[in-house]
Amino acid sequence: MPSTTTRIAFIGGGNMARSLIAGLIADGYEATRLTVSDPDTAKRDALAEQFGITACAQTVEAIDAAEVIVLCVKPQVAAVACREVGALLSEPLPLVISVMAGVTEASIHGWLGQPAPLVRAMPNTPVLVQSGAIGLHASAGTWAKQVNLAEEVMRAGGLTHWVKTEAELDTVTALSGSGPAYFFLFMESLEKAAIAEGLDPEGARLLSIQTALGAARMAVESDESPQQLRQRVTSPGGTTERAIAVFEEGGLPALTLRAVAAARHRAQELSELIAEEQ
Ligand SMILES: NC(=O)C1=CN([C@@H]2O[C@H](COP(=O)(O)OP(=O)(O)OC[C@H]3O[C@@H](n4cnc5c(N)ncnc54)[C@H](OP(=O)(O)O)[C@@H]3O)[C@@H](O)[C@H]2O)C=CC1
Ligand SMILES: O=C(O)[C@@H]1CCC=N1
Repeated sequence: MPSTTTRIAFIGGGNMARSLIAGLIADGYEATRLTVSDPDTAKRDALAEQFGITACAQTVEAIDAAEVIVLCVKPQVAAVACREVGALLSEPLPLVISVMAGVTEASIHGWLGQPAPLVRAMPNTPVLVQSGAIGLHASAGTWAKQVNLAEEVMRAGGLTHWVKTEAELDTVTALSGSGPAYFFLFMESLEKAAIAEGLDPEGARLLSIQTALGAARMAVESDESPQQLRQRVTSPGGTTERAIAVFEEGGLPALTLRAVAAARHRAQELSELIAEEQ
């Protein structure tokens, strides 16, 4: 069982922090032990009202006595936020978890100016409903106890997978970090296609979303691979076969390779751009 009384501070109260906080609370973490800092009053008020957590305008208030600090700001403001946090840290140093895409452990440690135990995580927004996919990597010198703490905190949001090298996190970002958007795009496209073919808009939306859910649940619960499950839907000479042929002729597999490569490349590009700003 996780220690649901762990004091966790979030730096940045945007989309990702909100999703992670929701996952933690649904997992039984105590709202009174969670804090967030964000410059935006409306975001702070919404987080405090929705979750009953303490939302602060100043980082210093949010990280007071925190055992875990989760960096949830945009990569572009990483340096400012980390320097601010680093200046406030004292022994015993808390565990720092960064969810920032493409911001390296070396950059974070440099800005913090402290040898804090550090884990990089790449979650995705479905942590909001505890169905996230979360890649993790611990920086050198982070002890097993802190690695276990990071695992507990992030597992509240869904499935965790530790990668061996930090570079792999860029691929995780391109796969599962950005991935929900790819599936939402496909749902949107299916919905529009069904409307174009004459279905009522409500039915098109409901059936498209439920189909995505059903396919995902089968893929999770079945011993068969997605390819085998696909073949079970595809009756020889039937309707699915025609549609799959169109997707293949249109280059969907190759297009997917290009899209994931582009996202991975952007994560790497962000690392380089941001490291230069040090
Ligand atoms: N969204 C996603 O699906 C995923 C995002 N991530 C990563 O999570 C991080 C956050 O993304 P997301 O939540 O989408 O971004 P958001 O812009 O929604 O949230 C970031 C928040 O941080 C606030 N902020 C800016 N500077 C500071 C500061 N110095 N101290 C405290 N708060 C500050 C911003 O305020 P203001 O807007 O006023 O500047 C904003 O409210 C990014 O690094 C991203 O790479 C990782 C995985 C998935
Ligand atoms: O689009 C982004 O940069 C962030 C990281 C992964 C998902 N959202």
